[in-house]
Amino acid sequence: MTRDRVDLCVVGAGSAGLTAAAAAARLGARVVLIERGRMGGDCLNYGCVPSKALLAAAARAAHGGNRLGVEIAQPAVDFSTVHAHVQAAIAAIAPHDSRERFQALGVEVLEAQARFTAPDRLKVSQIAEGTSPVLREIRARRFLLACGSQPLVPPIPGLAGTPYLTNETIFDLEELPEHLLILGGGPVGCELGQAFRRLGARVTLLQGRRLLPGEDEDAVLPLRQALQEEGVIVHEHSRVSRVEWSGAGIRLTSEDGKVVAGSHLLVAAGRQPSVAELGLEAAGIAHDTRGIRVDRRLRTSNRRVFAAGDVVSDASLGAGLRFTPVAGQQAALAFANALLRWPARFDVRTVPRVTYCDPEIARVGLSEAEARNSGRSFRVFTSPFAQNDRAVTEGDTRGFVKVIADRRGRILGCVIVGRGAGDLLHPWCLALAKGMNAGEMARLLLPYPTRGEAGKRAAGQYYERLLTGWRKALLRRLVRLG
Ligand SMILES: Cc1cc2nc3c(=O)[nH]c(=O)nc-3n(C[C@H](O)[C@H](O)[C@H](O)COP(=O)(O)OP(=O)(O)OC[C@H]3O[C@@H](n4cnc5c(N)ncnc54)[C@H](O)[C@@H]3O)c2cc1C
Ligand SMILES: NC(=O)c1ccc[n+]([C@@H]2O[C@H](COP(=O)([O-])OP(=O)(O)OC[C@H]3O[C@@H](n4cnc5c(N)ncnc54)[C@H](O)[C@@H]3O)[C@@H](O)[C@H]2O)c1
Repeated sequence: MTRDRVDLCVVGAGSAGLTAAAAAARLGARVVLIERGRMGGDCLNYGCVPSKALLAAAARAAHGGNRLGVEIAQPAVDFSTVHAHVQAAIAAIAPHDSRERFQALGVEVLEAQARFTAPDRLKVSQIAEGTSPVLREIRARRFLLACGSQPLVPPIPGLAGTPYLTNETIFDLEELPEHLLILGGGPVGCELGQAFRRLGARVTLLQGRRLLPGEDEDAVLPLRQALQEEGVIVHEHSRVSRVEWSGAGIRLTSEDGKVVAGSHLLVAAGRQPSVAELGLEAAGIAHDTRGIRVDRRLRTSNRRVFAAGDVVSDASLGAGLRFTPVAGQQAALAFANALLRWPARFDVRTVPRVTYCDPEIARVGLSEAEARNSGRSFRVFTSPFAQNDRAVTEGDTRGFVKVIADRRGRILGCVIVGRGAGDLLHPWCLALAKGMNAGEMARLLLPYPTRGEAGKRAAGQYYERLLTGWRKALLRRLVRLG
C-alpha cells in the first residue's frame, strides 16, 4: 500500500466535488478526487440531465389537438428513441465531468471507494474485481466530503420484496411502462409523473401530504390542475402503507384505504445522505440521519474536513437545499475556507429552486408561507399572467408572479408559476442577492410584450400602495400646480 499527502482530497465527483477539485487544481493545489460510481454524480447520470431530457421529449408529445386554430395530429411516441435521446444528452455533457478533463486540469482521479481510518487519513479501496482491495492511504491537509445522497426507500411492508424503480434505474427503461405507480409527490414524482403520462403511460401518483409541500398552495394549484387534465391520477394525503407484488403487477395500499394497481413502481420518497461506508466515526465527524453536520463555513466537527452538497445535513443549514447550484456554491465556499482561509459563508436566503413541470414552479428566497411562519411583517404583490399581453397572445395564461417584500419594499422572495418560470426567475435572484427593493424592479425598462413584464407589474404594486393618504394628496396638488 502506498501513502500520499496532498493539499485537498475530495470524495465524490458530483456537482460539489467537481467544482471544488477544479477550483483547487487551477490554483496549483495537489488534489486527489475519489469517485466510486460515475463521474458527474447524480445530476448528470440520474437526476437533472436525464429528467430534463425526458421532460423535453414529453413536452413535444403533449402538443397534439387543436390549439390557437392549428390542428396537430396526436404525436406518435417511439419510447426507445426517447430513451436514446436521454442517454445522448448525458453523453453530450459527460466530457465536461470526465476523468480525462479533470486529469488534464491536474487532478488525480481515483475510481475507488473512500473510507476514513483516522482523523487525517482515509484508505482508498478498488471497486473493480480481481485487484488488490486496498489501493492507497491518503493523508491530506484538507478533505472535502461531497458524497451526495441516494433514494430514500421507506420501510413499507412488502416494498423490499418488490421490484421497484428509483431515479437511479428509471432512465434505463427502454420500454414505456404500461401503468406507472409513483410513491411520492415531491419534485421527482411530479416531474417524472408528468413526463411518463405525456409519453403515453398510465400514471397514478400517491403522495403522503399535498403535492410539493414546500411550495405555496396557490403555486401548486395550476400544476395539480394540469396533471389531472392530462390524465395523471393524483391521490394526495394518501400515505402508502403496504406494497404487494404478484405476476399480475404491483398493488399499493394507503393509510386512507386507497388500493391502486399498476405494472411498475417508482419510489420517489425523498433522499438520504450517502455516508454509510465513509467511516465518519474514525475521523470524529458529527452526523445525523439527515447528513453531515457543518457550520455556515461548511466545516465539519473535524477541523480538517469540510462537506458540501446533498450530503450536508438539513439540520445544519436548512431543509430542502438539495439542488445542483447549491452543491456547486457550497463546494466553492468550502474550498475557499479550506485552502484559501477565506471566511466565506453560505447564504441560504438566496437559494433558487425550480420544479420543471408544465407549468414550471420557480422560487427564490421566502415563499409566502415561509414569510408568514417567520413572524415578520411582509407584503405580497401578485401579477397573474392573465394580465400579461405576451401570455394572452400565446394562449397560455396559467400562473403568476408573486413578490414577497418587507414593509419598506425590500425583496424577500419571488414565486413564479407558468411557462418558462425558471428563466424568468433570474432577475429576481439578482434582486435578492443585491438586497434590492420592489421599487427598483418596478422602474426597470423592459421589452414589450414579454412575460418578464409580469414581474415588473407585480413590483409596481409597491407604488400603488404608496399612492394613498397624504402622499396621494401631495401628488395631486403637485399635478395641479404643474
Ligand atoms: C431525479 C432528480 C432530478 C433532479 N433535478 C434537479 C434539477 O433539475 N435541478 C437541480 O438543481 N437539482 C436537481 N436535482 C438534485 C441534484 O441532482 C443534486 O442536488 C446534486 O446532484 C447533488 O450533487 P452532489 O455533488 O452533492 O452529490 P452527487 O451528485 O450525488 O455526487 C456524489 C458522488 O459521491 C460518490 N460517493 C459517495 N460516497 C463515496 C465514497 N465513500 N467513496 C467514493 N465516492 C463516493 C457517489 O458515487 C456520487 O457520484 C435532481 C435530483 C434528482 C434525484
Ligand atoms: N427540479 C429540481 O430541482 C429537482 C427535481 C427533482 C429532485 N430534486 C431534488 O431531489 C430531492 C428529492 O426529491 P423527491 O421528490 O424524491 O423527494 P421529496 O422529499 O421532495 O418528496 C418526497 C415526497 O414523498 C412523500 N412520501 C414519503 N413517504 C411516502 C409514503 N409512504 N407514501 C406516500 N408519500 C410518501 C413525502 O410526503 C414527500 O413529500 C428534492 O427535494 C430536490 O432537492 C430537485
